[in-house]
Amino acid sequence: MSIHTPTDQPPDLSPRAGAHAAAEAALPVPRSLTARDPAVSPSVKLEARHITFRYGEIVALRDVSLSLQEHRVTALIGPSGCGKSTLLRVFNRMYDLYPDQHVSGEVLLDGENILAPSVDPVPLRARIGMVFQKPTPFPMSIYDNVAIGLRLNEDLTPADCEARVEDALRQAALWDEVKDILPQSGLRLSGGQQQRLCIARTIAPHPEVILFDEPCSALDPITTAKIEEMIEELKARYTIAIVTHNLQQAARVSDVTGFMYLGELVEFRSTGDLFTRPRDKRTQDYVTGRFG
Ligand SMILES: Nc1ncnc2c1ncn2[C@@H]1O[C@H](COP(=O)(O)OP(=O)(O)OP(=O)(O)O)[C@@H](O)[C@H]1O
Repeated sequence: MSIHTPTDQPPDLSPRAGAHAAAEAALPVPRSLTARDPAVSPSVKLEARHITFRYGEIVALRDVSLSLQEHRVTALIGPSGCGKSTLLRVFNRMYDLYPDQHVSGEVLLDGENILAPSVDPVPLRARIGMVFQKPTPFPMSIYDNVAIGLRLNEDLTPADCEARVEDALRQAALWDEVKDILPQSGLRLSGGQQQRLCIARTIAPHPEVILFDEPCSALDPITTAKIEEMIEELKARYTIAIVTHNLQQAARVSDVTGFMYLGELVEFRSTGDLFTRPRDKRTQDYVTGRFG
């Protein structure tokens, strides 16, 4: 199978993209953005090549190749069990924690194969952050929930740490709701606030890629809308992949969509084209609600 790159996607020169660039100009520029103008030249940030993945004897991914573009949101859709979450887990080497899980192929992050045994997965997971389906706040204060990753990976002064925590909570659209209760336990927040807290925790170490695994499936429509709006804002700074069962959500938030079926990547194209002009019958059946 060839590497899927959504070359049929026109460059995003819309007013929306311009607004992102303007919004970004008001924010501190993270290291990864200094070389390119994201509104003009999206480029490949992460490239999966011929990924096959096994849980023991079960083959969950078969020869999957695709690329994530910088400052674009890539959605992965497909029926339950088709391998969407597994692919995200490969991208930040979550499988490393389990002895019977095996991968072959390569994942290139800025050209470097991050599946190589020589790559330390701990700093890698700060570069490729993951937000899970269920909010997973730690039993500690709101402040510490965000600061914990910074303390593990960086040697910051207390003032710098405070600034980073505030910046992360602002990006996660949570600052105004928690700024006066930072010492309070994160477990006392509502489900939607907990999910935004987990997003802030993921953002704080300045990742380059953020993986969202069904981030809204446990949330009400208003909180879901907040998180979708946030993802739209975050893409000015990060490369984003999102797994979702909600086809409307994929259509709303993503620029590129991959349809997966039985461990294979069937189709990978600009979101507009995949939903309105699917090439494969299975994609067409899925996006028109005939199965899944
Ligand atoms: N820990 C595991 N041990 C064994 N098999 C697993 C494990 N996790 C997932 N699988 C299997 O791997 C395949 C892919 O699962 P995965 O969770 O990636 O699919 P998915 O598309 O994300 O599904 P869903 O939409 O239901 O979350 C499925 O057949 C699943 O049963």
